[in-house]
Amino acid sequence: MTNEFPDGKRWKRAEHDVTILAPGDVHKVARSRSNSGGGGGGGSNARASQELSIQTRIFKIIVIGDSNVGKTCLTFRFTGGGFPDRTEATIGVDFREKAVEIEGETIKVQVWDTAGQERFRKSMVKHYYHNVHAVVFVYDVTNMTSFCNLQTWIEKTAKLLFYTPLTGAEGSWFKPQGRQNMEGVLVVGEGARPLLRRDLPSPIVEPPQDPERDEAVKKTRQSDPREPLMHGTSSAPVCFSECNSHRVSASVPRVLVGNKCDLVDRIQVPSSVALRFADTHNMLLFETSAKDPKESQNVDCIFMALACRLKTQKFLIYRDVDSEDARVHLTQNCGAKSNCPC
Ligand SMILES: Nc1nc2c(ncn2[C@@H]2O[C@H](COP(=O)(O)OP(=O)(O)OP(=O)(O)O)[C@@H](O)[C@H]2O)c(=O)[nH]1
Repeated sequence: MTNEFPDGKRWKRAEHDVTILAPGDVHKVARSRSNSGGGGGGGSNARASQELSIQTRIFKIIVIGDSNVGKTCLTFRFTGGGFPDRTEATIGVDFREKAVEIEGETIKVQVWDTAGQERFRKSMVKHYYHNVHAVVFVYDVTNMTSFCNLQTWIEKTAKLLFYTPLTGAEGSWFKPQGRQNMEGVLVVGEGARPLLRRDLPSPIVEPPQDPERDEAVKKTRQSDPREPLMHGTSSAPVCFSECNSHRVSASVPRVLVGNKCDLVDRIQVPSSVALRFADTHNMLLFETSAKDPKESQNVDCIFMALACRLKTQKFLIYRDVDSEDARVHLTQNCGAKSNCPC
């Protein structure tokens, strides 16, 4: 049996990981169909509609980490704005998306919330990494084990995704501060200033690994002590081990998120340790709380910083989200056979 679903459409946690859940999107497809099939004056409208949809870029961000660290709650907070009353362990993957507007461009940010429990990850895991544009690693600041396990998560990810460390020269991270417009679209304004991470006692002592890099970091910190850390060395092309011919010509930004900062009395992972770890792995560090409404903008910033970073990568293709051709076909036995079209 084959599960078929339009790529880029909303789907939901399901026994076999794949279900369609998007009446609005179905409507869009139907409208697009009737436009293209309609005669007379519908033609130019259809073209305009198609051009509009073709220009919608989709950024796929995958969220990874131990079970119970709050991945689902973080994605809820970003896409739905609230903190769920109760959550269940994610099975397979949950998919949520949100339209955001960055510098005049509307972008769909797809957030793929993966299962932390190994038994719920199943063989679908490789497909989570299909065309991933960015990765969010989450740990629980009140749970040292979840922090220690990050190394394993990073290694697991690296097996599926050969990422590119970002170079400082490639362009810096945007510092967006979201504000909701009437349609609920997050608008990123200029001169905005999010709290990307907590202030740390300075100076932060780092091992002298690379004098050139250390100098660059020093300069960055001097110019703005709150500037998130971001540096790396190479810019090798990205590829996926399950299909080396995938053309994902993007560097894949990754960020580290320490969640549950509202539980101040129970914090086990010091910020300085987390920052050192993030730095070692060329990641930005965000410390936040999916639960605390005051931190909601911080949660937005995690995804918006990534989206803004991705937006600078012009080579990310435009996707015709309304087109049926944009469908992906998965079978229940996905681990056995790749559906890679190339
Ligand atoms: N205090 C506090 N609790 C949180 C926060 N985020 C999540 N939680 C709680 O942590 C528990 C797990 O949250 P989930 O979002 O389901 O965790 P998950 O990482 O998605 O777990 P898996 O689906 O098993 O991988 C739930 O009881 C949440 O209410 C937070 O910021 N603060």
